Amino acid sequence: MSNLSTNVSNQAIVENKEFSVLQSVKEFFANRDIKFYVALTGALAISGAGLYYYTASKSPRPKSSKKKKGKSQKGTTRTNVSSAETAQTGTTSVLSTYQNLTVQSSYLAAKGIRGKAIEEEIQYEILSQAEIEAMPPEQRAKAAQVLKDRGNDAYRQRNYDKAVKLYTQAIAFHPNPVFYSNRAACYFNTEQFYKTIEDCKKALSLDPSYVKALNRRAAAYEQTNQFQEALYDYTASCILDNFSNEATVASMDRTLKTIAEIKGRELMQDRKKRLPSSRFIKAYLDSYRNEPLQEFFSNRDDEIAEINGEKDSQSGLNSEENGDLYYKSARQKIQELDYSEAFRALDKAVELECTNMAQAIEMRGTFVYLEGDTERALKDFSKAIELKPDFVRPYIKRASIYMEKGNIQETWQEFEEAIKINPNDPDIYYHRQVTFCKRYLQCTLHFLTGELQKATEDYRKSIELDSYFVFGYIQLAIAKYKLEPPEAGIDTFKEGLQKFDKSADMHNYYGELLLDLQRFDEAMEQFDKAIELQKSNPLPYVNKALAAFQRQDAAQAEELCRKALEVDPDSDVANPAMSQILIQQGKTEAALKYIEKCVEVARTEPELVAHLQFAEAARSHLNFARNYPQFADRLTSIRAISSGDIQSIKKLLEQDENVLYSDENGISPLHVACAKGHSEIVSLLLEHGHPWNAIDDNGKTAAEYAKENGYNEIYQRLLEEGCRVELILGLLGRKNQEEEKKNDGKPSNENFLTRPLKYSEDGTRLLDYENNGVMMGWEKPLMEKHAQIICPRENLDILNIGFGLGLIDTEIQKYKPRTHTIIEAHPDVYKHMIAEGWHLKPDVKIIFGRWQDVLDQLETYDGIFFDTFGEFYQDLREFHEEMPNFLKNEGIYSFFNGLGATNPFFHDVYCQIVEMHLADVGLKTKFIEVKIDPSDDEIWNGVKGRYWTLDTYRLPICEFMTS
Ligand SMILES: C[S@@+](CC[C@H](N)C(=O)[O-])C[C@H]1O[C@@H](n2cnc3c(N)ncnc32)[C@H](O)[C@@H]1O
Repeated sequence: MSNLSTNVSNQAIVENKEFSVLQSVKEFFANRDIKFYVALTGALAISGAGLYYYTASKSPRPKSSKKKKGKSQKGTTRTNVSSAETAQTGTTSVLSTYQNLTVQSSYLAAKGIRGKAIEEEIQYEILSQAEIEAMPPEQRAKAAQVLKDRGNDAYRQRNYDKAVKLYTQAIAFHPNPVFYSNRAACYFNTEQFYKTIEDCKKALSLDPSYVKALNRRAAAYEQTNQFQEALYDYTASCILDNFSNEATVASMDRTLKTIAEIKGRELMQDRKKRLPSSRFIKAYLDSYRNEPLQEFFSNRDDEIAEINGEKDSQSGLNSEENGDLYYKSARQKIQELDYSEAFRALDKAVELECTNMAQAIEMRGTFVYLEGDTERALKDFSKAIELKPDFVRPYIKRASIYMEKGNIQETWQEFEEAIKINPNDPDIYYHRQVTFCKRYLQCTLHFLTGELQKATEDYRKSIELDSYFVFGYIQLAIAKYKLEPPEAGIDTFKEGLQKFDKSADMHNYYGELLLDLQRFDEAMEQFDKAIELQKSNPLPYVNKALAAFQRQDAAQAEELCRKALEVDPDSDVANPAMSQILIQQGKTEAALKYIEKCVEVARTEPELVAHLQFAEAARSHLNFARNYPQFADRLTSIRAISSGDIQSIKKLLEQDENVLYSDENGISPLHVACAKGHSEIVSLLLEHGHPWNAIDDNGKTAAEYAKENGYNEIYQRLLEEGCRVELILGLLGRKNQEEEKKNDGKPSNENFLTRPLKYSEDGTRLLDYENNGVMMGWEKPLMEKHAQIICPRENLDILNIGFGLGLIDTEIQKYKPRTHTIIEAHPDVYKHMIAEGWHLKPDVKIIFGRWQDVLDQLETYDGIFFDTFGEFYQDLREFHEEMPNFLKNEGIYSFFNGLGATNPFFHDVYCQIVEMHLADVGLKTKFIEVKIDPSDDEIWNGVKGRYWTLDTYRLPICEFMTS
C-alpha cells in the first residue's frame, strides 16, 4: 500500500492505485522490494518482456574469485631451491630447514604418498618469518594453502582461536584475500567485529569484488551500527552477485529500512509540519460536496479584507465576530486555493470562537489531518461531532482515520452512524467505498473479496443522490473497469463526460484508463483536454510523460514532467515520476535531486521513510558506480539497451566491444533489444558482431522475442542477418567439406549407415544405434501430403530417396505410378524392404546404395522426393544441384523440411536459405503450411532427443521457374 495514499485516505482518485498510472509511480516508491529498488537504480529495466537484467557472465564474474583463490595452488609441483636463491639468503638455518622440508616431502612422494598427505605432515608453523621469506614463491604459496586448509579444519570444529592462528600463518606465507576473509569469519564468530572489518578490508584491497568479504564486512558493520557502510557493502555484493543470494538481498533490504527509519525519525523530530501541495489538497476537498459559502453570514467583504490586511489586529471587533470573520476568510482562502492562509484563519476562528464552531473545528481538523497529524485531527473531528451531533462529515473523516489504523470495526460503525443521521448524504456512500476499496486493495483478495462489487453499488448510490458529483462517476467507471469488461468502464466515462465535459479530472482519469489499455492516441487526447481545462493540474502532464516514456520518448517524458513541476513544484506525483524516468535512463544523480524533493515534501513518517529508502538505494548505487567503475559500465549498458539509449551504447562499444554480456540465463543484449523493439540497437549490435543466433536458457532466440512483441521489422532484420551469415558460413563450410572429402572421401553419415537399425514391432518407428528417431509414425500425415504433391496424377515416373518406414512409398503406390524408383543406402532398411516384398512390386525399382553413388542409374522423373537421415545441409544442397538433371520440365520436387526444426526462427532462416539455393539451380519454391502437433511425450518415449518442436510444418513444393 502506498504510504502517500494511506495518509490521505479520502482523496478519491489518487487512491485508486491498481488503476492509476500515477499510482504505479507511487507504488514504485512505496514498494518495499528493495532488490527492485537497487536493481532499478543500478541496472534493472522495467519491461513487459520479462528480460531485464544481465551482467557479466561472459567474463570471469566476481564470484569466480572464490574458485580461483586457494585451490589453484594445490597442483603446484615442488621446485628445488636454486643455488642462487640460497646464496642470497645467506642463512644456513633457512637453507637447512627448507632442505629438510624438501627431503621430507620428496621422501613421501617417492613412497607414492602424494598431495594432501604430504602437506599435512609438514610443520610449516614452526618456520620463522625470515625462513618463510627465504622460500621460493611457489613453495610459500603452497605452504600457505596447506595452512589455510588446516585453518578451515579448525574452523569447522569451531576452534576459532586455532583457526585464527593458522590463517595468520597462511597470510605470513602468502597474503591472500581468502585467508583474510576466513580469519574475519573467525573474528565474527567470536564477536570481534572491528577485527572482522579490518580483515575484510584487507581481503577487499586484494580483491575488491570478493563477495564473501563484502558480506562479512557488511554484517560486522551492521553489528557495530555502521548502517550506511553496511548498506554500501550489501548493495555492492548484491549487484556483483546478480542478486542471486536471497540472504544478502534480505540484508540489504533490512539495512536500507533501518537507515531510512533512523533518518526518518530524526527528520520528523526537527520537521515543521507542512501541508501537501495545493493540488493535492484541492483533490481531497473536492471529494466532498461543496458547502455553500454563505452558510451563516451576509457578505462582509470589507471586514474580511481588514482581517486579511491586518491579520493579527483584534481592535474594534468583539471576539465572536472576529471568529466568524476568520472563519469566513478561511472559506474564501480555500476557494482561492491559499490553503496555508485558510489553515491559519481557521486556527484563529477556533481560538476566538465563532458561530460555526463545529464547521470551523472540522475544517481545521481536516488541515491538521492533511499535515499528517491524525491524532490531533481525530480530536478536532470528535469535538465537531460533540458540538453538532448531526454533522455528518466529521464521522466520515474519522472513519477513514480508523481505517488507516486498521480498525475496520470502528470504521464501519462511523459510516453507520453517519447513515443514521442522514441516509441521503451521498458523501457517505462515496467515501465508504473509497475507504473500503482501499482496504480491499491493501488486503489479499480472499480477505475482503466482494468489496469492489459493493463499491460499485455505493458509487451508484452516491451518484443517484448527487448526480453532479464528478468523482462519483470517475470512481464508478474505475470500479467497473476493474470488475467488468473494459468497455463497461469506458461507457461510464463516456456517460460522465456528457455531464462533465468541462471537468479536467474526468478527462484525465479517462485518459488513464485509455493508457492502461495502451490506446495511446486517445489517451493523449484526453490528457490534452484536461490540460486545456485546468492548466494548474500536474496530473495530466505526468500522465502524458509516462505515456511518452512507455513509447520510448524519454526526452519528451522529461520535458512533460518539468512542466508538471512548473505547475506544482512540490507535486507528490511529478517528483516521483521525474525521478523514475531519470533513473531508468541511468541518470541516477539527477534523479536523486527529485527524490530528495520527495523527502523534503513528505509529511508523515511512513511516507518519509519510503522516500528515504529510495534515496538511500539511489545513493548506494552511485557509491557502487564510483567504487566499481568496471561493473558500473556494464550496468549502464544494461540500462541503455533496455531503455533504447543508443548513444550510450555506441559510446560503450567504442570503449570496449566486449562490454555487453549475456546473463547467467543466457539472455543476451540482443535478446533485450529485440524484446523491447529497439531496432537501431539491434542493427548496432549485429554490426558489432553480436551473434544473431544466440539462444537463452529457454532455448529462445532474440528474434522470437521480437516476433512475440510484434516487432516484425526487427524479426525480418534478424532473418536477413541469419541468412547472410549462414550463406557465408555455408560457403566456407562447403570449402572445408570439399577439402575433407579429398582427404578421406567418407560419407557424412557413415556412422549411421554402418551401424544397425531397429524397427519397432508395430512398424511405427525406426531408430538408429543411439535411439535417434530415423523415422517415426507421427510423420505419416506429412508423408501423405508430400506424396499427393509429387504425384499430381496417376501413371507418372516417381523417384523417392530414403525408404525409412516406407510411409511415403506406400502412399505413392496409391497413385499408381508408371515407375516408382526408391534409393536406399542402409543395408538394414534394404533387408526390411525385401522382407516386405517391395522388390516384387511390378512398378517398383529399388536402387540399393547412397544417392551420391547411384546417380548414373537414374532417369528423369515427374515427381522426386528426398528424405535421408544423418546428412548435412551441404549434402542436401549438393543433391539440389544434381536434381534438376533428373526432374522433367513439368516435374515437381519436394523434400522433408526438417531444417532448423527445433527453433521457429532457425527454421525460417533455413527455409529462406534453401529457397535461395534452389533458385540458384533454376527452381522456384513454394511452402505450404501444415499444422502438426507431435508434442505428446508418449510419441517421444524412448527416443533420444526430439527432432521436431514446431507446430507448423512448411512443406516445400519446387518446380522449374520456366514451367
Ligand atoms: C527419414 S528416413 C525416410 C523416411 C521415409 N520418407 C518414409 O516415408 O518412411 C531416411 C532414410 O534415408 C536413408 N538414407 C540415409 N542416407 C542415405 C543416402 N545417402 N542415400 C540414400 N538413402 C539414405 C536411411 O537409411 C533411411 O532409410
